[in-house]
Amino acid sequence: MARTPLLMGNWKMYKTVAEARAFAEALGQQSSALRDGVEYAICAPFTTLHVLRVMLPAQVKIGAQNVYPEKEGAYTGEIAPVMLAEFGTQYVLVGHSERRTLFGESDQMVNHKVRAIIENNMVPVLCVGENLSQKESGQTQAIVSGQVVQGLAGLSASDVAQVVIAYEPVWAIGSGKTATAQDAEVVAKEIRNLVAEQIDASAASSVRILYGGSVKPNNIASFLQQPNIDGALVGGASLDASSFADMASAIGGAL
Ligand SMILES: O=C(CO)COP(=O)(O)O
Repeated sequence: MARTPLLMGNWKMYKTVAEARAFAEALGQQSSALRDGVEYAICAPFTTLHVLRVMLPAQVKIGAQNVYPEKEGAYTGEIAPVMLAEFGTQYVLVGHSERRTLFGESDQMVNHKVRAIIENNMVPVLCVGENLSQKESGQTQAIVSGQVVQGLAGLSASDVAQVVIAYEPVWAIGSGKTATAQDAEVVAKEIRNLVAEQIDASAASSVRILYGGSVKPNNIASFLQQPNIDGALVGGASLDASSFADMASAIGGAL
């Protein structure tokens, strides 16, 4: 089944409102790079979501990088799913390796977040991936499978069909090292097979799988050309509007 390609930026803890506005203006001037039939999104700091929603080209959706899985309550410092949904947020990153390692986000918490995001009609982007020592000891498949199965636990097949899964090998994030497109494809295919076996075949053919980890304008096409990779989750190279537009063009050229 045809899956819509997705180019997603993850700005992490970068950009003030003024910088986000400048990005949106610059991308607006290069919006001819954005094609029909491809989805674009930027997962940005909460404080910049408003200016991005107002100023980004209409094809580029906004996403958040975190959420707390309760309706409301005494959770100082947290943001509820309904607050993000009301705001026009379409995607929410969950389980990014930086949150798992720096903030102790467990698979159980990741699963709570995934379910809360879906209940509020947004799309969770479930991030999974092995670290270097796990890769070197041959545990990639076991680690990734465990994160996928636990992250999606309790979801219906139709919910799983809407989810985006981002395979981001931890050793490739911000390091300038990428998995080869072929290696990333092997893992993406394993994820799709796992969803088919454990959840549902039709959900497996619908779920979108992104690659992330040092994706740049000059390597993005090689990932998008893989049959089981439906897009990219990009950190550093998504911070510059020209680079974002160059990646959009490269995806257009690879389709
Ligand atoms: O963590 C990432 C996206 O979520 C990847 O970051 P880089 O593209 O900077 O390696």
